Amino acid sequence: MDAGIRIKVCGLRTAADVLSAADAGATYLGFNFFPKSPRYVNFDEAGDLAVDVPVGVAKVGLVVNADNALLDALTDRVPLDMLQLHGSETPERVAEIRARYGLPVMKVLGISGTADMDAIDVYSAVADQLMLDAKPPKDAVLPGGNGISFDWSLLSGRKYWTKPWMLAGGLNAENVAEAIMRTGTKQVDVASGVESAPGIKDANLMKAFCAAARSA
Ligand SMILES: O=C(O)c1ccccc1NCC(=O)[C@H](O)[C@H](O)COP(=O)(O)O
Repeated sequence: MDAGIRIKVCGLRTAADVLSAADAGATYLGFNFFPKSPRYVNFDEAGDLAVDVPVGVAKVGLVVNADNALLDALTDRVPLDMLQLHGSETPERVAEIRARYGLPVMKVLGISGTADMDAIDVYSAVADQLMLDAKPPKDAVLPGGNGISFDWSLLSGRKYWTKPWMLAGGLNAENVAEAIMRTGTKQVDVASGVESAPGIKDANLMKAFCAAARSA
């Protein structure tokens, strides 16, 4: 039986955001530990938010090229269900993090053309899941959360991939159903597409996004 689309809302900063996202039907909630992000939360804030996450909804910790000192502190203080690696982590580093922390790891791959697709097989060997996100523009401050899409047709002729994957990049309530239909993805991720301003989640937009994703 098809379990339906799985939705990750990324960059939650308040208890109200957490409850709204969970009520809307998100299956993963992302907490962002990249200090330059408008969606950043510190470990104490994330630890408090984690308490409000309903059972059955996964708490995902997003880090960018994090070293062991940061990950030791993070995993000590925040009860995470998954780590999202959103930097330039090598396959060896992904494997090391997975073994050291005993948590499922989702590796993010930036996609802008066919040459980027080769990384999918390489990282499938070491990660539990992949996120295929738009590659950030060269002058971008943030490696993710930029509200830009990549060419979904790059995924249309894909061969069988061995690991679950999630589509990200510029998704919103208006385009998510089309994105699901065109790519065949079973999982979608959104950050800026459900915000009224950078880092400010909007309950109505989260509701509309989840409803549109489920309608596909
Ligand atoms: O969202 C951020 O601020 C961010 C900063 C640094 C690394 C990653 C970041 N976001 C990661 C995500 O999982 C986003 O949801 C994903 O890139 C899609 O973002 P958007 O295009 O805004 O929906």
